[in-house]
Amino acid sequence: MQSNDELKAGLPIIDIGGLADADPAAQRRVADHLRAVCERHGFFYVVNHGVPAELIGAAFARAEAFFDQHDAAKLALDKRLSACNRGYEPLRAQTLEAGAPPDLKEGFYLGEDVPADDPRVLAGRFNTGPNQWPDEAAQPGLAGFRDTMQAYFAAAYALATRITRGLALSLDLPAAAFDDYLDGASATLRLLHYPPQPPNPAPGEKGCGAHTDFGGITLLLQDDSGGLQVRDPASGDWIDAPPVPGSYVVNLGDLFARWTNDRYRSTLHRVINRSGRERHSIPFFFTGNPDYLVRCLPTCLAAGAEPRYAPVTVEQHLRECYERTYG
Ligand SMILES: O=C(O)CCC(=O)C(=O)O
Ligand SMILES: [Fe+2]
Repeated sequence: MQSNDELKAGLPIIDIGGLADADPAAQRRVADHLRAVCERHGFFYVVNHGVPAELIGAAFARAEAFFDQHDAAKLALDKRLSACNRGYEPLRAQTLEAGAPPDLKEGFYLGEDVPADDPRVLAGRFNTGPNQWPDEAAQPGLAGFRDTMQAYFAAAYALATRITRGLALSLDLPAAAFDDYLDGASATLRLLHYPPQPPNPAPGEKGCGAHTDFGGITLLLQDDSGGLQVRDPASGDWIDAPPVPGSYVVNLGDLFARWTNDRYRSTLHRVINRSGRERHSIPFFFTGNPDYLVRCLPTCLAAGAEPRYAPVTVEQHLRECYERTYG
């Protein structure tokens, strides 16, 4: 368990190389570290994650080129044209913090590219369908956008799967305990662009209002601007989560808190871009198989205690979260 001083100095950095090690003792060491951090606040950096730096650099470069386009090109891919939450979201379209002004960010959402005639799409499965892709010929920096994003999505998906297995171990469950949740898991890649915080912001105006994430785990890439803050559940203080080269910031979402009966935390976080520059970030939200029934895990309930939450499918949980923040 971390001390308060360690927490004030920043979020912990976990070397997750051991999760890819065949030696169970190496996996166990990472799992022990994960447990301590997830019981405390569920926010940590990971290093030794195995995603190539060149792929991450290529994804950032294409994301920047995407946002550099004229509004008309971006709005041609408006997320409202998609039945499955894919595409462009203009500045101030989302309000993540209830009661605060809308977020000073624009975004682009993509996921597994599922053709419109796929049985899952025809059955109306949540968040499942075709992506909207930009015209790569429209801007030199956009060449390779689709291939790059698909390669990055696959790499992030594999990493999220590995970390989720590590979380099973951390909860004293077999590594395979979450296989039904991982099988056919849905995930969303989100490219974000934050203009600099204006000199005279409206009261409470931020890049991204205080919120918890909805799903299982989030893998966040941020550029070197800074601005991400995490609320320490014990003290209520906002802790800076500055960029750490070569790392991801990983956090647990509400689904994980619910699954673990709040033994593991889904913690509030926000972004205020005070760098004076454009900020870019790339969160990857891993949500799990939409049909999976999330019910209190056996190692998260004291003898004789009742679970705090009723069982819910992943899909139902996510629908409720989206309705809350988009109205
Ligand atoms: O841009 C960031 O650093 C954080 C974004 C975030 O928290 C989110 O999209 O849920
Ligand atoms: Fe978030």
